[in-house]
Amino acid sequence: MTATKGLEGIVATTSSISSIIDGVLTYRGINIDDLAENATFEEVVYLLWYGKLPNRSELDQLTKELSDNASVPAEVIEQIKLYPKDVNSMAALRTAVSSLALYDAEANDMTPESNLRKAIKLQAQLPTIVAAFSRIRQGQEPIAPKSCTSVAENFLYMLTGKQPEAIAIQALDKALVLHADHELNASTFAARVTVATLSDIYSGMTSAIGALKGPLHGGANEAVMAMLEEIGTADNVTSYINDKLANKEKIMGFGHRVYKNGDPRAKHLQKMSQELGKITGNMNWYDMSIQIEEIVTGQKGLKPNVDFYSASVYTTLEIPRDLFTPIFAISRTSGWTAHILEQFDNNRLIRPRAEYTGPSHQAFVPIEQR
Ligand SMILES: CC(=O)SCCNC(=O)CCNC(=O)[C@H](O)C(C)(C)COP(=O)(O)OP(=O)(O)OC[C@H]1O[C@@H](n2cnc3c(N)ncnc32)[C@H](O)[C@@H]1OP(=O)(O)O
Ligand SMILES: O=C([O-])CC(=O)C(=O)O
Repeated sequence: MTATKGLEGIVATTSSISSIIDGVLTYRGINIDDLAENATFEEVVYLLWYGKLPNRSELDQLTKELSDNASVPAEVIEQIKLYPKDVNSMAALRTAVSSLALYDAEANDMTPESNLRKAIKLQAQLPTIVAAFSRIRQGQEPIAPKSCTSVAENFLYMLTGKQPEAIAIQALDKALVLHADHELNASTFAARVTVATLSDIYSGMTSAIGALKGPLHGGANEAVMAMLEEIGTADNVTSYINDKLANKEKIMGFGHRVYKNGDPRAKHLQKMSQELGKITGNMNWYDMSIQIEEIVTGQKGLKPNVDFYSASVYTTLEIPRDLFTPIFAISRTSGWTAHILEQFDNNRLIRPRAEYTGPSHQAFVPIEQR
């Protein structure tokens, strides 16, 4: 038995949800470029769960279901109020999502109908949790979700208490479309491994959020912004990046396990970053990002991934840096739950093997002789 480090190139399951073939990403066979330009996040959620684009009444029904289910149990909000104010935002989200299960009477009901209902609840409640957490740690009261609005609009409204501008809603909506699913990425795999033991959907989601938190995965978007802030201005980019590369440090937001010729989502986020920079009159983050891309791609051949330009997009939307990865989780909940439902539908325990590299034929030494 020979191990493949990081399971690179190993095909671990079949799935009909999203594909990456020759560098082209599709959700249910529809190219991400078409979805980014034309679909709303709610249409994508429907597509991922039900395998087809919704007609008008199906879309209205899903939008209604998502806003009808957006309230979070009061007990969970009370618990968030007890979290330390400086707690990591993904740790807070992971804990809050895990505790949702305690207040859902059907948490352990494994019927397909119940699991779909819980997928709707989770998709609806995550934005409410992230917005409530953000307000509570600033000493503000959480804001109740509005009815019959999109996830993007509702989230921005619950975050600030103000009606968001149309341009902000559109930008966030497109970002949510672009992050919704991505084949067997680490967090989706974690979710599938967890539920393949026939554990419940909340356990799968908790595993997924824990996996997304890391800076080699979803946590990279926050790390990109930390880097941009550390660099400060475009004048400092060249020396900063050259030093990092000379020290063999990774540049966050570059490289990908599957895409070797570029992530198809990055160009949409780059365009949005540029447009939002122009609208707000602050091109600093975009200009720095473009310079970084030139150096990293020029020297290392590494291209930006989905996390790179999303950092400047969210910052231009005035979203706090440590909410970037929770926003990724809000979007990816659609993909995680679609994969969890697919796993339940045709389940087999996921249990690979390990190539043993430890000592062999060791004698047991009694404790007195050690
Ligand atoms: C939503 C997402 O999860 S997208 C990915 C988000 N993560 C990041 O942006 C973090 C930065 N990027 C990385 O760490 C990697 O590119 C990963 C983890 C995304 C994919 O990596 P892998 O396929 O496992 O490649 P691995 O980490 O083994 O790197 C291969 C080589 O490329 C180099 N490399 C890969 N990414 C980078 C980077 N961002 N900056 C500098 N060098 C890099 C590695 O140092 C390594 O070099 P070596 O062979 O000289 O040791
Ligand atoms: O697929 C991956 O390895 C990471 C990624 O880009 C994603 O999850 O969106």
